[in-house]
Amino acid sequence: MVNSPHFLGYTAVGSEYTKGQLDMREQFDWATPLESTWKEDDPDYLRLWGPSQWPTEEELPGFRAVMENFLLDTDKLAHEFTGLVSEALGLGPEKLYEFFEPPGQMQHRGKMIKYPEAVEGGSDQGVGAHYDSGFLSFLVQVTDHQPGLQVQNAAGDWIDAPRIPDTMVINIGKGLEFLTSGVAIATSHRVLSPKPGSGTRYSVPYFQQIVQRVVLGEAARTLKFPPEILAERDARGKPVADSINYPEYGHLPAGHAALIGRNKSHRDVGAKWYPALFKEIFPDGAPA
Ligand SMILES: O=C(O)CCC(=O)C(=O)O
Ligand SMILES: [Fe+2]
Repeated sequence: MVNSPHFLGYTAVGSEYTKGQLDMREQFDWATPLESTWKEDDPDYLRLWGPSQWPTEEELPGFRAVMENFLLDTDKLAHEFTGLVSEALGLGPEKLYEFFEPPGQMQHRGKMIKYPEAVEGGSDQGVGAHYDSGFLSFLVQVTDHQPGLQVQNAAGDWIDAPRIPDTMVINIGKGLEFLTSGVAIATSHRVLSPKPGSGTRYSVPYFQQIVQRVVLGEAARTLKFPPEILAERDARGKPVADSINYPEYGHLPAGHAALIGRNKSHRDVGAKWYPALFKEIFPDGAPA
């Protein structure tokens, strides 16, 4: 991944951070096909979208086609689902589509993740408590009989989200929460490493992205929800959550908020490709 300004590629175990703590997972990040249109004078965050890195056909025959088709298929599902969310929130079926570029002009992301067993007495942070950055995430839990994924309920309790065969877990991202002024609450979630001796866990999330140039906290004011939807939101109150990421959606373009998140998670990549932003985030250097 360190070779990619788009944060796409392979990450070894123990080099990614959530809330300042190391995650214990190995992963391959890839995205729907898109050439980078970023130029020197453009804002940095437009550089987040660009081509994936692939092993050669000789090394892994057919891998690229399978991976790209999986994301493109899941993206169709996510796109339809977005229309249903828009309708369910009383906005009409088309409204939320205003926050997407036309197909082929934006990029959605995926990850193939391997969580090794925890070592006795070691860290069990597969990935720490966080929100996903975008709109909706669709997650395939590959491994059977392997707990790990947990979501936080409104009271702040961590609840297991075990694998149910032939289903995907759908998480709400922080972008959708900002855009809906908290009507849709982002899912605070984490993964605990498999217990020693219980085997490796695999999962494959798809992350639906949003337009990069829009400040979601401002765009939110243009969405008119029916009063009964707002009343439900207000009656529900503010949930308790351990996750803290992406407060920047309130005042920065969505792409910038996403880029800050990537810099915090993958510091080696951030320091190499976005040195000025990296220094803003970590003025005294990245803490160990
Ligand atoms: O592995 C999982 O089940 C969840 C992964 C996740 O939350 C993420 O990568 O954002
Ligand atoms: Fe996540």
